[in-house]
Amino acid sequence: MQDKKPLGFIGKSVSGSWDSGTIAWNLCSRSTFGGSDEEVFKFAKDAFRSNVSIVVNCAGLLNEQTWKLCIQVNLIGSTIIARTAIEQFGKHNGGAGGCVILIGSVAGMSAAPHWPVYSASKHGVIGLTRGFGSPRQFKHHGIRFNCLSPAYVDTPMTKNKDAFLFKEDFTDSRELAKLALPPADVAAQIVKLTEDENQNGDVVVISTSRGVEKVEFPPMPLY
Ligand SMILES: NC(=O)C1=CN([C@@H]2O[C@H](COP(=O)(O)OP(=O)(O)OC[C@H]3O[C@@H](n4cnc5c(N)ncnc54)[C@H](O)[C@@H]3O)[C@@H](O)[C@H]2O)C=CC1
Ligand SMILES: CCCCCC(=O)/C=C/C=C\C=C\C=C\[C@@H](O)[C@@H](O)CCCC(=O)O
Repeated sequence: MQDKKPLGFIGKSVSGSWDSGTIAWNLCSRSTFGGSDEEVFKFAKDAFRSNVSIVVNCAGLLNEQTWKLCIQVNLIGSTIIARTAIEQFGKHNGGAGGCVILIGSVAGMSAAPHWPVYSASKHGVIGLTRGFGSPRQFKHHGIRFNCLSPAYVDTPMTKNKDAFLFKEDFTDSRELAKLALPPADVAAQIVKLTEDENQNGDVVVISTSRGVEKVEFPPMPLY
């Protein structure tokens, strides 16, 4: 890889003390708030210039009341980021390849009664990662795709009860905060994923109770 320094992290909470980039944020905002594919690609072309090879899409929204926006930010935003990265630094286009990290969630692999649409959008993020990160795709564009799927992280997202269904079920968020991951642990794992050339198409779960685990998916029958 030409340049291993991440361009930046999207999302104030996870960005923490890391350099906070604006390009991917802009890409996601444009893609979710009305920009056409052409505009998004033009923006990326102007902004990325030469040697960007790492993109982390952390932008996310959990709101079952504004569920269409939730799908737009989480799934359509991730799709635009993935496709733009392939277009901009894919080897098939004369680029150097690189890596894309998408932020999923454990809710992307489990039933989630309090946020089913959010959960569906994160299932989609995992599908994107595995598809774009498949060996056939990698042979084409030379970009590694991985998905980091955290369990609870102590951020503003976990405190907005108005966003969830069945508010009466929720316990005091100060109790959850004691068990939740610190954002810095998530950020550190993101950096590891950018560095490990052997990881591609992987979904990695990080949680307070079990640490870091790569998810093993069963092989699927085709017929
Ligand atoms: N907090 C948690 O327990 C967990 C969070 N996640 C994921 O981690 C990521 C970060 O979430 P948190 O920091 O927890 O939430 P947060 O609500 O604190 O931060 C989300 C960030 O996304 C940004 N964002 C939202 N829509 C955007 C758009 N259209 N364009 C650009 N930026 C946009 C917001 O400005 C905000 O900075 C999200 O993808 C979330 O789904 C995953 C698992 C657990
Ligand atoms: C088990 C799914 C974890 C999903 C993590 C995620 O991506 C986003 C979480 C966002 C908000 C979490 C809010 C937590 C609220 C607490 O008050 C807690 O009591 C909720 C427990 C309900 C549950 O189904 O886990």
